[in-house]
Amino acid sequence: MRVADEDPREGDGSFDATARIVDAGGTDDDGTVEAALRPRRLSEFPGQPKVRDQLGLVLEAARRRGSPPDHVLLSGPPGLGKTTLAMIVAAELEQPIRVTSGPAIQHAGDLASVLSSLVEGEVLFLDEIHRMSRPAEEMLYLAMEDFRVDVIVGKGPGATAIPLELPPFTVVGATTRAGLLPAPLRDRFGFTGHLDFYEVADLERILQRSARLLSVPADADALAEIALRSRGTPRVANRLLRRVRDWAQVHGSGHVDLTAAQSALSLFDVDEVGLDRLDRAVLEAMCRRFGGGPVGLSTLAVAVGEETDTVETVAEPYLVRQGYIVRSPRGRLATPMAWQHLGLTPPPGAQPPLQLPEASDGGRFG
Ligand SMILES: Nc1ncnc2c1ncn2[C@@H]1O[C@H](COP(=O)(O)OP(=O)(O)OP(=O)(O)O)[C@@H](O)[C@H]1O
Repeated sequence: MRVADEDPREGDGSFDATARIVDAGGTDDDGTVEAALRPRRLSEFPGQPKVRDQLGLVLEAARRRGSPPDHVLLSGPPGLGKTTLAMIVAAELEQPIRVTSGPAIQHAGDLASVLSSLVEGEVLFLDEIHRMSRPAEEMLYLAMEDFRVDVIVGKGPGATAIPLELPPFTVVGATTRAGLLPAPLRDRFGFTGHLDFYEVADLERILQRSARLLSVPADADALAEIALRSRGTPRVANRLLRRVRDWAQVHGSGHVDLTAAQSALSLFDVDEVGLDRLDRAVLEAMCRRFGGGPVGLSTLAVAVGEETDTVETVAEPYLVRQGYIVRSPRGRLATPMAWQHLGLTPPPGAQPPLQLPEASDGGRFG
């Protein structure tokens, strides 16, 4: 697929948020396709009605005042549209966007050079903002509040801080772990939007649009099946659509129908309720190896051979949301639903404790 713009995370960091898809055929590199499938305006963004309405209001008010809006923090599990919304913020404000991420900013100097080159009104997108170094965080919240950074010149006792005024700009921070952000940084964001898993109907709309952009002929019941089995996540839905399209091209006429959807999803280990290999591995480990829990996160991660962070930010939020596991201060517990899904009988007395308030940033319980 050829697009007028590339995913900024793969380029030099600058990006024209108003650019459009120019050609929906051709190559099929996942990153490029993902970028091309992003909605470009708030009005094209299905799902997340609350965040969309709130953000729409904040942006419209700023536009009418003719000044940059408050800084925006977007949190939620991967693939739900945080980057997409950051691009939309810039497009709605008709401002350029600069893209960087927490892991890329390890020194305050890295941040100072980004900040000092911002132009007035620019949007600075900081992905994985919870992974920035502490000195950079401190510099950031001064910059967010006072539009100023102190550039340190020299070393040791002779070092001096030279204040550098910055033009007003808007930070859009994205995080899968809002709980890890220090309070002073969190407090600098005037608007926080928490993205939740999507309703199936919204995923269907997303898939209909994606099929159209990819020129994939598809039946409504096939798209509904993919939507149902996409873990409430647009990125997963779009990826599954591409695998179903592959199946239809190799085994059929290229037309995506229900048979193609069901066959491809089963080939790629997506079960009838949409759980994937990692989800099932987590449930299997909890029920078969740890008797349903409680089990600590790191023990669970070792048991399934994954990074703790992957289990915590990718698998767990959806399993908790769907009611397969619950978190407790003593660890994770499998619910009767998990046992049932695996075709196992829960041990007597395996009643889940009361569900604690959801912490999909995953930061609260070890
Ligand atoms: N509301 C939406 N409508 C249509 N497509 C969407 C929507 N949200 C996300 N997508 C699609 O899903 C893909 C992933 O979205 P995005 O990169 O914005 O997620 P993210 O939350 O930033 O993920 P990560 O935390 O991994 O960076 C996008 O490329 C886009 O194609």
